[in-house]
Amino acid sequence: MEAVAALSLLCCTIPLIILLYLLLFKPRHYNLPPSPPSWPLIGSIPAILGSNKPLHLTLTDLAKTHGPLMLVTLGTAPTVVASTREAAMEVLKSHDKSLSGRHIRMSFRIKEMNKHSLVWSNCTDTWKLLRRLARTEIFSPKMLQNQEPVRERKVGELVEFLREKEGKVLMITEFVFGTLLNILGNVIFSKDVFGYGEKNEIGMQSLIKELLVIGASPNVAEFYPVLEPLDMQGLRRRCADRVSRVNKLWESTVKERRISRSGDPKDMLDVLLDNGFDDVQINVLFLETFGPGSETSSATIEWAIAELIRNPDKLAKVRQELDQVVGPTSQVKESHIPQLPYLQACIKETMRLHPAAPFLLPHRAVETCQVMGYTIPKDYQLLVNAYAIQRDPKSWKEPSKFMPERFLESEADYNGNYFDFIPFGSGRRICIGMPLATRTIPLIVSSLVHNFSWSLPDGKRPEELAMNEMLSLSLAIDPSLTIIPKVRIPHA
Ligand code: HEM
Repeated sequence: MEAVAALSLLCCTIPLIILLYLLLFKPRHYNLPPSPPSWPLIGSIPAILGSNKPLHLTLTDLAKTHGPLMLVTLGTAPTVVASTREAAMEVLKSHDKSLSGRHIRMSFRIKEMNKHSLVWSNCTDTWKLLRRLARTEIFSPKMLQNQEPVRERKVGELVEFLREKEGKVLMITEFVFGTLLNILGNVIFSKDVFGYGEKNEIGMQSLIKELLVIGASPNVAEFYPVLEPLDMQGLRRRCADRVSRVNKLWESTVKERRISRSGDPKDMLDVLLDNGFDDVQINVLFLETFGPGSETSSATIEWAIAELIRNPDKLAKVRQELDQVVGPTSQVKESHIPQLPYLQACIKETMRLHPAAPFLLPHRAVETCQVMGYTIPKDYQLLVNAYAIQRDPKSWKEPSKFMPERFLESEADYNGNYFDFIPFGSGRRICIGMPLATRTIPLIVSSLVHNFSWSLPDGKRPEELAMNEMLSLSLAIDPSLTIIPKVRIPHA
């Protein structure tokens, strides 16, 4: 009798527990995307850590089982991952308006960023104004053309510096990063911010790097938002300190320009002053140009050089093209780039295989919406896995091979219209710096290839170069590329 009573109690209790669970934890009308096993409080973290691979590879693997739209809960923070071109198109085009919000990263939640960030804000009126200014003034074709000689000069300085280092083992990205900071410094306020060798006196490079490292460090509050006010790892505190130190570096430049401003705008500072931005807004925007503009471009250039060293036949083709178009003893200019289709194909192929932002930047649902038959509730975070999409065998033949030729035969471009190739994103949040990056990166890569031949330290052969990936703020080669330059062409 007791056994029968226990069984009936069990039969009544189990449905009750299930019902309660569904009522409390699973919104009935929400058909959420499929998910790897997920536990209360830790979510899918075991499935992610268990793979022992960088996050972009783990999520690419998980999508093979769970599909193009997948829900992964990191701690208590739900994130939807789009992993095919169709899913990317739904997120970035069909539902662009609903899914283009942002959460400001926990480490960056300091007073001025909360209020004035462009990168981490929703699509507010100020954001729209800034995007318009970026398109029509700061990175307009006219402004970029006016600044062309400065960029060429900055790349020339890099070449001159490397000439002096002939035969030495160099971590190339260090100097490329500095060159990019100088190019950005000139776009922003017409000044250099980096000196080669011992002359790196103003300290901008190390502060920007530190801020990038803070941004890339996993913050436990991202997984457990209730912990945010505690700032347990001190990341927000460190961020506030570095931001106030870096702001001091350009304080006097902004002050002087406010007083002396006249004539047509010649850089970003002029444009911002003409449009009534105050010093706090200007500080945030400067930072959000130096940060995303330097790291992404420098990682792409490093990957491009590594791929060309590993593929000497492709490197020879780039050199041949440069010798024909630029001439064997002249320097590359930006105006040569449109006549260098093979070089451009190499850059695109690098961005396909090694997208600097493999998940773009995290988006946020500003309202609940239906995507591919699933519900994405308001405030869920979204990642678009550009890495998986750009290596999808359905779109790309031999996807893990470096084959620039594929871009010679195809129309595919990074302008956001080809959803199997989205290194800069697409839709309303597409990268604002794309017009600058697509001039600067080919100029630097071609100048390095044209002026120098490269060898690897310790007599390593090209095919022995490891192409391991490390995901921090951008997708970087691990360890950093070290190479030995040998001068190819004499002083121009
Ligand atoms: C290889 C170079 C670069 C790559 C691969 C890249 C990629 C990206 C990606 C994927 C996004 C996010 C798109 C999204 O959320 O859907 C983005 C946003 C952004 N990028 Fe870039 N970027 C590069 C260079 C630059 C440069 C040179 C600048 C500035 C000078 C810049 C400034 C920004 C800004 C401000 C945003 C935020 C836009 C917004 O949220 O509205 N980027 N970039």
